[in-house]
Amino acid sequence: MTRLAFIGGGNMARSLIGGLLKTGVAPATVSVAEPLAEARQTLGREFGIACYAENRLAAAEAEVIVLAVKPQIMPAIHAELRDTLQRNRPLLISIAAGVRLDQLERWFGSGLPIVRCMPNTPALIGAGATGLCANSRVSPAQKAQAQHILDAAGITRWIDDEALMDTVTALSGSGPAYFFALVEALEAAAVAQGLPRDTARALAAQTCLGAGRMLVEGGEDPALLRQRVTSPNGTTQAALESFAADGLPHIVARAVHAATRRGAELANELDKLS
Ligand SMILES: NC(=O)C1=CN([C@@H]2O[C@H](COP(=O)(O)OP(=O)(O)OC[C@H]3O[C@@H](n4cnc5c(N)ncnc54)[C@H](O)[C@@H]3O)[C@@H](O)[C@H]2O)C=CC1
Ligand SMILES: O=C(O)[C@@H]1CCC=N1
Repeated sequence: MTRLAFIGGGNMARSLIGGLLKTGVAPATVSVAEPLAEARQTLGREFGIACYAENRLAAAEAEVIVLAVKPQIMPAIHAELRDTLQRNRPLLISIAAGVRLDQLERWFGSGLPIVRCMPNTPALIGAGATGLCANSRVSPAQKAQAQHILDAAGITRWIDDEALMDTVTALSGSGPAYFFALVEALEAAAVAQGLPRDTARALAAQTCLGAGRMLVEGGEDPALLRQRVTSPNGTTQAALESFAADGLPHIVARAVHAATRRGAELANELDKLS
């Protein structure tokens, strides 16, 4: 069984570890490094995996290492891990937003097989969406290993052009927050018209789930699904005309552009730090 280590035991690591264990991966093959004692205790209790305060200890025996720390932490951990990585030459998988393959190669040592990926928080319930991109050192078997880890959390798509990873981040990495914001806005609008908050929340959230399931399970074009809801001269048409008048596609395009640009900025900021 492949030995797997997570560096950083926060939200995303927890989501990915939970998904993997559900697929039958043995807890004894997974370790995590996490500086916060309380988080270590929770991870150990919840998953029965080995938890370490020191990155080097968690990484020592691993064939695959998942870097699950905030982008700004990356330059700080390379000094601790570089020797171990150069000696063992594991597959390195980074989930950090913005951080480029060439930066990871520079920090952790050239010649390492590295996969940069971008999962999202629905990974916690097995409904994640992940884009992955590999450097030229990653073998077909290692690609399959990386895909197996992320498949446990939902769907995966390989992205050949790394420049598009910031777009993936802006689309599906940050994307859950856009849908939560829409549900918040729908709820607020309905409450303003007098609907009780819990009723508004339940109806808005279930509508989000229902629309999502129709998209994923039916596989039909969203435009077609939209048209089926929209009776000529009915209520939906009134709402969609209001969205169009307010420039919804433009608003969304600007938001995705802002997130994409922020991904590139994060990487540039790290270049200045390291
Ligand atoms: N939250 C999200 O929706 C997504 C986040 N990401 C990426 O995943 C990465 C982790 O994000 P989250 O899990 O949300 O953050 P988080 O803050 O929940 O987890 C990061 C963990 O790293 C630990 N840590 C801090 N310094 C450390 C060090 N020197 N060595 C080892 N561990 C250390 C922290 O104590 C924390 O538990 C980020 O790079 C983020 O860009 C990727 C996809 C989605
Ligand atoms: O907001 C962020 O930077 C991270 C990356 C994608 C989702 N959360």
